[in-house]
Amino acid sequence: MTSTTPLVMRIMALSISTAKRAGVIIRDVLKQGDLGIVDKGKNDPQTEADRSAEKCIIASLSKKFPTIKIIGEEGGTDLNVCDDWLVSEPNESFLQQSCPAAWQDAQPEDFVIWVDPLDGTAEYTQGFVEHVTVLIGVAIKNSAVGGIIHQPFYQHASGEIGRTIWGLKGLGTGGFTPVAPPKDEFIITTTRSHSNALHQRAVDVFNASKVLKVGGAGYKVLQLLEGKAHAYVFATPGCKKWDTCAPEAVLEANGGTLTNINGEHYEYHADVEHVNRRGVLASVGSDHKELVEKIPLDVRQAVGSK
Ligand SMILES: Nc1ncnc2c1ncn2[C@@H]1O[C@H](COP(=O)(O)O)[C@@H](O)[C@H]1OP(=O)(O)O
Ligand SMILES: [Mg+2]
Ligand SMILES: [Mg+2]
Ligand SMILES: [Mg+2]
Repeated sequence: MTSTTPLVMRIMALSISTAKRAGVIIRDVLKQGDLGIVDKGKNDPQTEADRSAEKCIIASLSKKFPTIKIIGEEGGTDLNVCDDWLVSEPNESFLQQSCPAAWQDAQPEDFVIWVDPLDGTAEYTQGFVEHVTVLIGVAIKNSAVGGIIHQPFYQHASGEIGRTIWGLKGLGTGGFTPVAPPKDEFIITTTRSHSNALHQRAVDVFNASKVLKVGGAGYKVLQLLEGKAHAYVFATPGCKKWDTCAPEAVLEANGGTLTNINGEHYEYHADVEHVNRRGVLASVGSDHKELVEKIPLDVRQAVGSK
Protein backbone atom coordinates (compact mmCIF):
# COMPACT_ATOMS: atom_id res chain seq x y z
CA MET A 1 0.00 0.00 0.00
CA THR A 2 1.39 3.40 -0.92
CA SER A 3 0.43 6.82 0.36
CA THR A 4 -1.29 7.42 -2.98
CA THR A 5 -3.65 4.48 -2.56
CA PRO A 6 -7.16 6.03 -2.67
CA LEU A 7 -8.87 6.34 0.69
CA VAL A 8 -11.83 4.12 -0.25
CA MET A 9 -9.45 1.26 -1.06
CA ARG A 10 -7.63 1.68 2.26
CA ILE A 11 -10.93 1.78 4.20
CA MET A 12 -12.25 -1.33 2.43
CA ALA A 13 -8.97 -3.24 2.92
CA LEU A 14 -8.82 -2.51 6.66
CA SER A 15 -12.54 -3.23 7.02
CA ILE A 16 -12.06 -6.70 5.51
CA SER A 17 -9.38 -7.55 8.11
CA THR A 18 -11.37 -5.97 10.94
CA ALA A 19 -14.61 -7.81 10.10
CA LYS A 20 -12.67 -11.09 10.30
CA ARG A 21 -11.26 -10.17 13.71
CA ALA A 22 -14.76 -9.26 14.92
CA GLY A 23 -15.92 -12.67 13.70
CA VAL A 24 -13.36 -14.38 15.95
CA ILE A 25 -14.69 -12.39 18.92
CA ILE A 26 -18.26 -13.48 18.07
CA ARG A 27 -17.22 -17.15 17.95
CA ASP A 28 -15.23 -16.81 21.20
CA VAL A 29 -18.19 -15.32 23.13
CA LEU A 30 -20.38 -18.22 22.02
CA LYS A 31 -17.70 -20.77 22.96
CA GLN A 32 -17.22 -19.25 26.40
CA GLY A 33 -21.00 -19.57 26.91
CA ASP A 34 -22.22 -16.47 28.77
CA LEU A 35 -23.88 -14.28 26.11
CA GLY A 36 -24.67 -11.39 28.49
CA ILE A 37 -28.01 -10.65 26.82
CA VAL A 38 -29.54 -7.19 27.31
CA ASP A 39 -32.95 -6.24 25.81
CA LYS A 40 -32.71 -2.90 23.99
CA GLY A 41 -36.42 -3.03 23.06
CA LYS A 42 -39.06 -5.38 21.71
CA ASN A 43 -37.36 -8.19 19.74
CA ASP A 44 -34.10 -6.24 19.94
CA PRO A 45 -31.47 -8.14 21.95
CA GLN A 46 -27.83 -7.18 22.41
CA THR A 47 -25.11 -9.57 23.60
CA GLU A 48 -21.52 -9.37 24.77
CA ALA A 49 -20.55 -10.36 21.23
CA ASP A 50 -22.35 -7.30 19.75
CA ARG A 51 -20.65 -5.00 22.27
CA SER A 52 -17.15 -6.44 21.95
CA ALA A 53 -17.20 -6.82 18.15
CA GLU A 54 -18.30 -3.19 17.82
CA LYS A 55 -15.45 -1.99 20.06
CA CYS A 56 -12.95 -3.93 17.96
CA ILE A 57 -14.26 -2.51 14.68
CA ILE A 58 -14.72 1.10 15.75
CA ALA A 59 -11.41 1.32 17.63
CA SER A 60 -9.48 -0.20 14.71
CA LEU A 61 -11.09 1.95 12.00
CA SER A 62 -11.02 5.18 13.97
CA LYS A 63 -7.36 4.74 14.92
CA LYS A 64 -6.40 4.52 11.25
CA PHE A 65 -9.01 7.01 9.96
CA PRO A 66 -9.49 9.48 12.83
CA THR A 67 -11.37 12.10 10.82
CA ILE A 68 -13.92 9.78 9.26
CA LYS A 69 -17.44 9.59 10.69
CA ILE A 70 -18.23 6.06 11.91
CA ILE A 71 -21.71 5.11 13.15
CA GLY A 72 -22.16 1.79 14.95
CA GLU A 73 -25.36 0.05 16.03
CA GLU A 74 -24.34 -0.25 19.66
CA GLY A 75 -23.34 3.41 19.95
CA GLY A 76 -19.92 2.51 21.30
CA THR A 77 -17.45 5.32 21.93
CA ASP A 78 -15.05 3.41 24.20
CA LEU A 79 -11.90 3.20 22.14
CA ASN A 80 -9.74 1.78 24.94
CA VAL A 81 -9.52 -1.75 23.69
CA CYS A 82 -6.79 -4.34 24.23
CA ASP A 83 -4.07 -4.49 21.57
CA ASP A 84 -5.34 -7.90 20.60
CA TRP A 85 -8.54 -6.27 19.29
CA LEU A 86 -6.79 -3.48 17.37
CA VAL A 87 -6.47 -4.44 13.73
CA SER A 88 -3.90 -2.49 11.73
CA GLU A 89 -3.05 -4.78 8.80
CA PRO A 90 -5.22 -4.18 5.72
CA ASN A 91 -6.19 -7.04 3.42
CA GLU A 92 -3.33 -6.97 0.91
CA SER A 93 -5.03 -8.84 -1.92
CA PHE A 94 -7.88 -6.28 -1.96
CA LEU A 95 -5.29 -3.52 -2.32
CA GLN A 96 -3.91 -5.15 -5.49
CA GLN A 97 -7.01 -3.97 -7.36
CA SER A 98 -7.60 -0.67 -9.11
CA CYS A 99 -9.87 1.91 -7.57
CA PRO A 100 -12.86 2.83 -9.76
CA ALA A 101 -12.36 6.36 -11.13
CA ALA A 102 -15.59 7.60 -9.51
CA TRP A 103 -14.19 7.17 -5.97
CA GLN A 104 -10.54 7.99 -6.54
CA ASP A 105 -10.70 11.51 -5.20
CA ALA A 106 -13.19 11.01 -2.35
CA GLN A 107 -12.08 12.97 0.72
CA PRO A 108 -12.45 12.02 4.42
CA GLU A 109 -15.47 14.31 4.84
CA ASP A 110 -17.29 12.50 2.00
CA PHE A 111 -17.40 9.21 3.95
CA VAL A 112 -19.66 7.67 6.58
CA ILE A 113 -18.87 4.11 7.75
CA TRP A 114 -21.96 2.22 9.01
CA VAL A 115 -21.11 -0.66 11.37
CA ASP A 116 -23.38 -3.51 12.39
CA PRO A 117 -21.00 -5.60 14.51
CA LEU A 118 -23.38 -8.56 14.61
CA ASP A 119 -26.39 -8.76 12.33
CA GLY A 120 -28.86 -11.46 13.31
CA THR A 121 -28.47 -11.15 17.08
CA ALA A 122 -31.82 -12.84 17.79
CA GLU A 123 -30.71 -15.81 15.69
CA TYR A 124 -27.27 -15.84 17.39
CA THR A 125 -28.96 -16.21 20.79
CA GLN A 126 -31.25 -18.96 19.45
CA GLY A 127 -28.51 -21.06 17.84
CA PHE A 128 -29.12 -20.20 14.17
CA VAL A 129 -25.52 -19.09 13.89
CA GLU A 130 -25.24 -19.46 10.12
CA HIS A 131 -27.56 -16.39 9.82
CA VAL A 132 -25.06 -14.18 11.66
CA THR A 133 -22.95 -11.64 9.76
CA VAL A 134 -20.65 -8.72 10.53
CA LEU A 135 -21.54 -5.72 8.34
CA ILE A 136 -19.29 -2.76 7.51
CA GLY A 137 -20.82 -0.36 4.98
CA VAL A 138 -18.93 2.47 3.30
CA ALA A 139 -21.05 5.41 2.15
CA ILE A 140 -19.66 8.16 -0.02
CA LYS A 141 -21.61 11.39 -0.40
CA ASN A 142 -24.90 9.90 0.73
CA SER A 143 -24.83 6.58 -1.15
CA ALA A 144 -23.91 3.03 -0.16
CA VAL A 145 -20.80 2.41 -2.26
CA GLY A 146 -18.78 -0.34 -0.58
CA GLY A 147 -19.51 -3.14 1.84
CA ILE A 148 -18.14 -6.09 3.75
CA ILE A 149 -20.36 -9.02 4.78
CA HIS A 150 -18.41 -11.45 6.99
CA GLN A 151 -19.98 -14.76 8.05
CA PRO A 152 -18.16 -15.97 11.18
CA PHE A 153 -19.83 -19.40 11.21
CA TYR A 154 -19.69 -20.26 7.49
CA GLN A 155 -18.42 -23.84 7.09
CA HIS A 156 -16.13 -24.43 4.11
CA ALA A 157 -15.96 -27.96 2.68
CA SER A 158 -12.30 -27.98 3.79
CA GLY A 159 -13.36 -27.61 7.43
CA GLU A 160 -12.20 -23.99 7.56
CA ILE A 161 -14.67 -21.67 9.28
CA GLY A 162 -15.76 -18.14 8.28
CA ARG A 163 -15.77 -16.22 5.02
CA THR A 164 -15.62 -12.58 4.01
CA ILE A 165 -17.55 -11.17 1.07
CA TRP A 166 -16.89 -7.67 -0.22
CA GLY A 167 -18.37 -5.44 -2.89
CA LEU A 168 -17.41 -2.04 -4.28
CA LYS A 169 -19.57 -0.33 -6.89
CA GLY A 170 -17.63 0.03 -10.12
CA LEU A 171 -15.18 -2.72 -9.13
CA GLY A 172 -17.34 -5.77 -8.36
CA THR A 173 -17.45 -8.35 -5.60
CA GLY A 174 -15.13 -10.92 -4.03
CA GLY A 175 -15.02 -13.73 -1.50
CA PHE A 176 -17.76 -15.85 -3.07
CA THR A 177 -19.09 -17.05 -6.42
CA PRO A 178 -22.27 -15.27 -7.52
CA VAL A 179 -25.05 -17.58 -8.79
CA ALA A 180 -28.20 -16.49 -10.66
CA PRO A 181 -31.50 -17.62 -9.06
CA PRO A 182 -33.54 -20.31 -10.89
CA LYS A 183 -35.59 -18.98 -13.84
CA ASP A 184 -38.69 -21.13 -13.33
CA GLU A 185 -39.39 -20.15 -9.71
CA PHE A 186 -39.91 -17.04 -7.60
CA ILE A 187 -38.42 -17.40 -4.11
CA ILE A 188 -38.74 -14.76 -1.41
CA THR A 189 -36.44 -14.44 1.58
CA THR A 190 -37.83 -12.60 4.57
CA THR A 191 -37.73 -12.07 8.33
CA ARG A 192 -38.25 -14.88 10.83
CA SER A 193 -38.45 -12.64 13.90
CA HIS A 194 -40.02 -9.27 12.91
CA SER A 195 -43.19 -10.06 10.94
CA ASN A 196 -46.64 -8.47 11.28
CA ALA A 197 -49.95 -8.53 9.37
CA LEU A 198 -49.05 -5.71 6.96
CA HIS A 199 -45.69 -7.30 6.16
CA GLN A 200 -47.42 -10.62 5.54
CA ARG A 201 -49.78 -8.94 3.01
CA ALA A 202 -46.76 -7.66 1.07
CA VAL A 203 -45.18 -11.13 1.01
CA ASP A 204 -48.45 -12.82 -0.02
CA VAL A 205 -49.03 -10.68 -3.15
CA PHE A 206 -46.01 -12.27 -4.84
CA ASN A 207 -47.53 -15.73 -4.67
CA ALA A 208 -43.98 -17.04 -4.34
CA SER A 209 -43.04 -20.64 -5.03
CA LYS A 210 -41.14 -20.61 -1.72
CA VAL A 211 -40.79 -18.23 1.23
CA LEU A 212 -37.55 -18.58 3.22
CA LYS A 213 -37.66 -17.16 6.75
CA VAL A 214 -34.15 -16.36 7.92
CA GLY A 215 -32.47 -13.83 10.19
CA GLY A 216 -30.38 -10.78 9.37
CA ALA A 217 -30.20 -8.36 6.45
CA GLY A 218 -26.69 -9.52 5.54
CA TYR A 219 -27.67 -13.18 5.32
CA LYS A 220 -30.75 -12.46 3.20
CA VAL A 221 -28.72 -10.45 0.70
CA LEU A 222 -26.20 -13.32 0.52
CA GLN A 223 -29.11 -15.60 -0.39
CA LEU A 224 -29.90 -13.30 -3.32
CA LEU A 225 -26.27 -13.23 -4.39
CA GLU A 226 -25.96 -17.01 -4.26
CA GLY A 227 -29.15 -17.71 -6.23
CA LYS A 228 -31.16 -19.05 -3.28
CA ALA A 229 -33.84 -16.34 -3.59
CA HIS A 230 -35.08 -13.73 -6.08
CA ALA A 231 -36.32 -11.05 -3.69
CA TYR A 232 -35.89 -9.90 -0.09
CA VAL A 233 -39.13 -8.40 1.25
CA PHE A 234 -39.32 -6.56 4.59
CA ALA A 235 -42.46 -4.40 4.68
CA THR A 236 -42.04 -2.98 8.16
CA PRO A 237 -39.82 -0.40 9.83
CA GLY A 238 -37.21 -1.77 12.22
CA CYS A 239 -33.99 -2.33 10.38
CA LYS A 240 -31.53 0.55 10.30
CA LYS A 241 -28.90 2.14 8.06
CA TRP A 242 -26.17 -0.14 9.49
CA ASP A 243 -28.28 -3.16 8.46
CA THR A 244 -28.60 -2.09 4.82
CA CYS A 245 -25.51 -0.03 3.89
CA ALA A 246 -23.09 -2.95 3.38
CA PRO A 247 -25.69 -5.35 1.91
CA GLU A 248 -26.93 -2.68 -0.52
CA ALA A 249 -23.41 -1.91 -1.76
CA VAL A 250 -22.44 -5.58 -2.19
CA LEU A 251 -25.72 -6.47 -3.92
CA GLU A 252 -25.61 -3.47 -6.26
CA ALA A 253 -21.92 -4.04 -7.06
CA ASN A 254 -23.17 -7.34 -8.46
CA GLY A 255 -26.09 -5.93 -10.48
CA GLY A 256 -28.91 -6.27 -7.92
CA THR A 257 -31.00 -3.52 -6.32
CA LEU A 258 -31.84 -2.67 -2.68
CA THR A 259 -34.38 0.06 -1.92
CA ASN A 260 -37.26 0.81 0.39
CA ILE A 261 -40.61 -0.81 -0.32
CA ASN A 262 -41.43 2.06 -2.73
CA GLY A 263 -38.36 1.46 -4.86
CA GLU A 264 -36.42 4.48 -3.56
CA HIS A 265 -32.81 4.24 -2.39
CA TYR A 266 -32.04 5.16 1.19
CA GLU A 267 -29.61 7.97 2.00
CA TYR A 268 -26.53 7.31 4.14
CA HIS A 269 -25.19 10.72 5.18
CA ALA A 270 -24.16 11.28 8.81
CA ASP A 271 -27.34 13.09 9.85
CA VAL A 272 -29.86 10.74 8.26
CA GLU A 273 -32.56 9.08 10.39
CA HIS A 274 -31.20 5.68 11.47
CA VAL A 275 -34.44 3.72 10.99
CA ASN A 276 -35.31 2.44 7.53
CA ARG A 277 -38.87 3.59 8.02
CA ARG A 278 -40.22 2.30 4.72
CA GLY A 279 -38.87 -1.24 4.90
CA VAL A 280 -36.65 -3.04 2.43
CA LEU A 281 -37.15 -4.53 -1.02
CA ALA A 282 -34.10 -6.11 -2.65
CA SER A 283 -33.91 -8.13 -5.83
CA VAL A 284 -31.59 -9.74 -8.29
CA GLY A 285 -32.37 -10.81 -11.86
CA SER A 286 -35.84 -9.18 -11.81
CA ASP A 287 -37.34 -5.90 -12.95
CA HIS A 288 -37.19 -4.17 -9.56
CA LYS A 289 -39.84 -1.58 -10.48
CA GLU A 290 -42.26 -4.34 -11.44
CA LEU A 291 -41.77 -5.94 -8.03
CA VAL A 292 -42.47 -2.62 -6.30
CA GLU A 293 -45.68 -2.18 -8.29
CA LYS A 294 -46.92 -5.65 -7.33
CA ILE A 295 -47.20 -4.49 -3.72
CA PRO A 296 -50.59 -2.74 -3.34
CA LEU A 297 -50.26 1.03 -2.94
CA ASP A 298 -52.20 1.02 0.33
CA VAL A 299 -49.70 -1.48 1.80
CA ARG A 300 -46.74 0.59 0.59
CA GLN A 301 -48.25 3.77 1.99
CA ALA A 302 -49.02 2.15 5.33
CA VAL A 303 -45.45 0.90 5.92
CA GLY A 304 -43.77 3.40 8.23
CA SER A 305 -46.62 5.91 8.03
CA LYS A 306 -47.05 6.22 11.78
N1 LIG B 1 -37.81 -4.20 15.03
C1 LIG B 1 -36.48 -4.27 15.00
N2 LIG B 1 -35.73 -3.81 16.03
C2 LIG B 1 -34.39 -3.87 15.99
N3 LIG B 1 -33.67 -4.40 14.97
C3 LIG B 1 -34.35 -4.85 13.94
C4 LIG B 1 -35.78 -4.83 13.89
N4 LIG B 1 -36.16 -5.38 12.73
C5 LIG B 1 -35.03 -5.73 12.09
N5 LIG B 1 -33.94 -5.40 12.81
C6 LIG B 1 -32.52 -5.58 12.43
O1 LIG B 1 -32.51 -5.96 11.07
C7 LIG B 1 -32.02 -7.30 10.92
C8 LIG B 1 -32.84 -8.01 9.88
O2 LIG B 1 -34.15 -8.21 10.36
P1 LIG B 1 -34.86 -9.62 10.22
O3 LIG B 1 -33.90 -10.68 10.62
O4 LIG B 1 -36.07 -9.52 11.08
O5 LIG B 1 -35.19 -9.70 8.77
C9 LIG B 1 -32.16 -7.90 12.30
O6 LIG B 1 -31.25 -8.95 12.46
C10 LIG B 1 -31.86 -6.72 13.20
O7 LIG B 1 -30.46 -6.46 13.19
P2 LIG B 1 -29.51 -6.86 14.47
O8 LIG B 1 -29.61 -8.33 14.61
O9 LIG B 1 -28.19 -6.37 14.01
O10 LIG B 1 -30.06 -6.09 15.64
MG1 LIG C 1 -29.36 -5.28 17.17
MG1 LIG D 1 -28.49 -5.76 12.05
MG1 LIG E 1 -26.52 -5.85 15.01
